[in-house]
Amino acid sequence: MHQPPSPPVLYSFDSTNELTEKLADFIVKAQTEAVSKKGRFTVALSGGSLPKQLNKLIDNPAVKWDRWQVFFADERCVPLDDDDSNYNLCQKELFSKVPIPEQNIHPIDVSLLDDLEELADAYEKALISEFAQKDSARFPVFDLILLGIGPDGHTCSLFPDHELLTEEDRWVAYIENSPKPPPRRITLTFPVLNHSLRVVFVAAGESKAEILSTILDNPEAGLPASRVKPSHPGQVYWYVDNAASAKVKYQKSEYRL
Ligand SMILES: O=C(O)[C@H](O)[C@@H](O)[C@H](O)[C@H](O)COP(=O)(O)O
Repeated sequence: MHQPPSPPVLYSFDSTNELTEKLADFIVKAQTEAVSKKGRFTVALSGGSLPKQLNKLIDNPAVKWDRWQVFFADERCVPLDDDDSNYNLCQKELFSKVPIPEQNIHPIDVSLLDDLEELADAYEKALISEFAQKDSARFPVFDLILLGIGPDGHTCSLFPDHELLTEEDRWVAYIENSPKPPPRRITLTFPVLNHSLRVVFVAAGESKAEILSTILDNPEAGLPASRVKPSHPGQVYWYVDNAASAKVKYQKSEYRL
């Protein structure tokens, strides 16, 4: 029977330290569940401050790095050693500090930087080879997608009023006119976000207060982050600090793992 998407669960913590601890507990729990069911854990990571917020996973003996398959929720189309590369950021903040096998990390194919359509297709093919033979779904079902929010309510590289908001078929799309530099990017699409098992948004600090209130209290405004509504049994979680949630009226949930 068709069930509507569940409302987002909002957890707000006193400090960013507590936020990152609880986020690590959540990720480990999701990983353990996924590995016991399927022997692998499929994750999509973002850039911004997100990779740093994963610091409590480092040196955590419960993390089975060899079972992780890591993709990028969005990526700037730049060389992998460029300061703008999300891969580069994740490499510095996380991958270089943990024993994750290199073949479990899936960066963009930089030999295709001149042709973003091909580059996005190649990334979609990488997803197909990870998901399609193993799961029979029309869209990949990520165990976990970790996202940030921009001050305009964008998430991944899905920007307000952009034509990509109505994409229905592709798994990976490209843009050449991102309103935030760098302009050339690829991104997972809404159908992918909305087929995942868990999406976690992470937001900290008072600079997020206004936009977080719009996203959660006024979803009819249709900001990209408000449109992330995974179909049943998927669930959106917000892991934020009290500074970020200061203006939010949406009901906070009592934290439980
Ligand atoms: O270029 C981008 O699109 C940004 O990097 C963006 O994706 C970032 O993740 C958010 O703006 C959240 O940023 P913070 O995590 O730094 O708050």
